Amino acid sequence: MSSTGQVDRTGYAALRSVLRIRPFRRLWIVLGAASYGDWLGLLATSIFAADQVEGSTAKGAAFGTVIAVRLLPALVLGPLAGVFADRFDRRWTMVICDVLRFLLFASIPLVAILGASGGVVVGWATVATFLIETITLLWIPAKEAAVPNLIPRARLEMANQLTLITTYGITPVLAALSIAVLDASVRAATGGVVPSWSEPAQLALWFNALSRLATALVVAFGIKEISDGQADRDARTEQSMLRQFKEGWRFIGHTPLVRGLVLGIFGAFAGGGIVIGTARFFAASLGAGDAAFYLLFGAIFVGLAIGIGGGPMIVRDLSRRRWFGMSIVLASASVLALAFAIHLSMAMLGAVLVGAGAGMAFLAGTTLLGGEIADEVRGRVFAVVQIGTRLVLIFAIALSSLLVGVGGSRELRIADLGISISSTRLLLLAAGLAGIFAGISAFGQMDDKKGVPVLADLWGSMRGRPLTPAEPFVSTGLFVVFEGGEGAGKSTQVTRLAETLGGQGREVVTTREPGATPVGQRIRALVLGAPGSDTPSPRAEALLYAADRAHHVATVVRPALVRGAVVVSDRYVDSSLAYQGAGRTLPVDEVSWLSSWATGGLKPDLVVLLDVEPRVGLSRVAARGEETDHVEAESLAFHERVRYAFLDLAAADPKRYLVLDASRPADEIAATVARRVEEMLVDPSAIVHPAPAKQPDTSVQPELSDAELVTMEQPR
Ligand SMILES: Nc1ncnc2c1ncn2[C@@H]1O[C@H](COP(=O)(O)OP(=O)(O)O)[C@@H](O)[C@H]1O
Ligand SMILES: Cc1cn([C@H]2C[C@H](O)[C@@H](COP(=O)(O)OP(=O)(O)O)O2)c(=O)[nH]c1=O
Repeated sequence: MSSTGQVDRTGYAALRSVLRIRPFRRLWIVLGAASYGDWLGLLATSIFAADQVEGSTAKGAAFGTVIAVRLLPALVLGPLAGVFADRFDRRWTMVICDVLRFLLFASIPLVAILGASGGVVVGWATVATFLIETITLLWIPAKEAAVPNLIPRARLEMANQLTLITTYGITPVLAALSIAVLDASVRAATGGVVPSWSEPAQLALWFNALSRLATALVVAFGIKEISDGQADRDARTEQSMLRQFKEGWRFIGHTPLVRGLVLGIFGAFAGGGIVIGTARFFAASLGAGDAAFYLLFGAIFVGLAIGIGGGPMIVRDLSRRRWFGMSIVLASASVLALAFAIHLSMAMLGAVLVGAGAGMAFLAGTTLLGGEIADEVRGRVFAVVQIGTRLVLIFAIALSSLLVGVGGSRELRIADLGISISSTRLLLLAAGLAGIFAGISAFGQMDDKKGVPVLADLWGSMRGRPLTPAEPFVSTGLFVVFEGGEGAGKSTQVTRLAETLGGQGREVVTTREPGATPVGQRIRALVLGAPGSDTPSPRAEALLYAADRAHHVATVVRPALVRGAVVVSDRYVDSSLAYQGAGRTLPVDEVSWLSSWATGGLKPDLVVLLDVEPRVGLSRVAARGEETDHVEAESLAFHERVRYAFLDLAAADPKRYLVLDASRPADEIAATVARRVEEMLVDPSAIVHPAPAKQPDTSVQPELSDAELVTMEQPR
């Protein structure tokens, strides 16, 4: 288990070690700026195009078309562009691409300034966007291939997380916020009469253009290392990207885990895309203006940043497969909730959650793809995911904004109820439902902890004590445990019950804790020495009882239950909860977790609690005249805490407990117990064996020393 402190320290050290690598640091900074520009540009081109035409349908179509144009090149040219990018020097490929993108971005507002008509402006914006996207497809593989050459393998994941947070978390938020601020301040400064060159959308496009120029310059003159490590360029040209791309798809199609992952990631992004695509009309349906749209847009990406950056710290050791499915359900349920939002603040919260879910799904998915896919195919699968998420996101934005544009002006009024349903909300509703379905089925397909309750698992992981499945076994027998304080009469009753059942010809295994096995005998000698002998500390004592229990269950109890025997044990888990927990005042939940781990989740079918006043019990023990052990020698208060712990446990689960007054005659007690057990044995198949299990999940993170990290700086 990792404490929060450890997680933070390793995370921070990893971050520093990645940023210490100069070429990567430069690339990251410049890519961040470029990504900020791109998001500004994406928002700007869409709004820009929509501003050029009148009417909600036309606006929706214009908004959608510009975005849709972004997905066409990837669909058609994706694989071929990869081949191109692999053939030439990566640094110069990046530089030339960025110079071209600079020119194209700048041309969009330029055409408007030159006084072209609305239609021409939209037309050119569309063509330019198409060209930009095509160039981007050449640029991405060059960049992706360059990054691994800049940093050591062990730091790749951290680098990816950093890049993800920057591209999908930080820069989009900044972009949305700055365009909202820009919009407000330009309008305030000009008193509403905005000269066309200073329209926020146009300013954003100019910035986008300049950020690309800056990237080109930095890559050309500041990160010469990108040209290195490409010595085997000739060898790579032999394997076409088209073939690589195809192989990637075939692998995805044939591997269920990967298929589920990829579909899940796409699904989450589709949900996010629909929210973005409908956001404008959704904002309008909330009675809020354009600023609300930017806020919603920003909220999604704040959520993404929270999910990617903070998700792992929150869920800690939760199974990544489960986290993945849960995240998709979270994102989809939030989309669903958006459909019912009646106020902007509700919508903002929903949007943050949509982003958080999508971000966590993306991170969990990426981690799983990295960890569970063989090295030889990993690159291609990542490529498919990357191009795929782009396509899905853009497609979802375009399609939903188009649909909403068409239906946005229509409102369905439900007779006198005063409820109006817009197409926006219906779309969100449908998307949410579909997403929840996808998330649950992805969860089911790849669940690695079947049988562990989902919410308990999540809660346990968040608190740092993750659960794992019960050890699989089928009990055909009956597990009866006697619990109670000292001298309650447990040994007496165990013997009586065994005699009764044995007399009926049943196989009975009587046993006890601690000390039923040879190993247990040695443990018993350690924990139950005479008072004054070397006694173990409370935690050591708890571990010793758990150790005895683990061995006892594995070698005696479980095999007997599998055979179909009735197992009657003098003490079990509850004794640890009562003595080590309540008695020694160790945290009861921790002791419980320890015992559950030891037993693999095995719970008794029936616990007979012989309740006795400590004074009475202890006097019976004393009457036996044997030497007292150090537990018996504990204070009366100790034994009282133990007694009430037993009673509390019984009260919490009354069906599984038979609480009897141990001061009654032994015969009476024996008869009551025998009746209850015989009832259960009449129809053994009707016995519902309880069995959830808990186990720790240790994830060891190897840490490099600072000295090792420094040497990773490439000497130049
Ligand atoms: N119901 C009872 N009433 C009175 N004395 C009892 C009863 N059951 C057991 N005893 C006596 O109390 C003492 C402790 O009983 P034992 O079965 O060894 O308890 P435990 O195993 O719970 O310590 C024994 O001397 C036993 O004969
Ligand atoms: C099984 C178990 C026993 N104990 C203690 C309670 C008892 O004092 C002691 C041994 O129990 P037991 O053999 O039942 O002694 P007695 O018959 O005298 O009651 O071990 C724990 O503290 N934790 C445990 O988990």
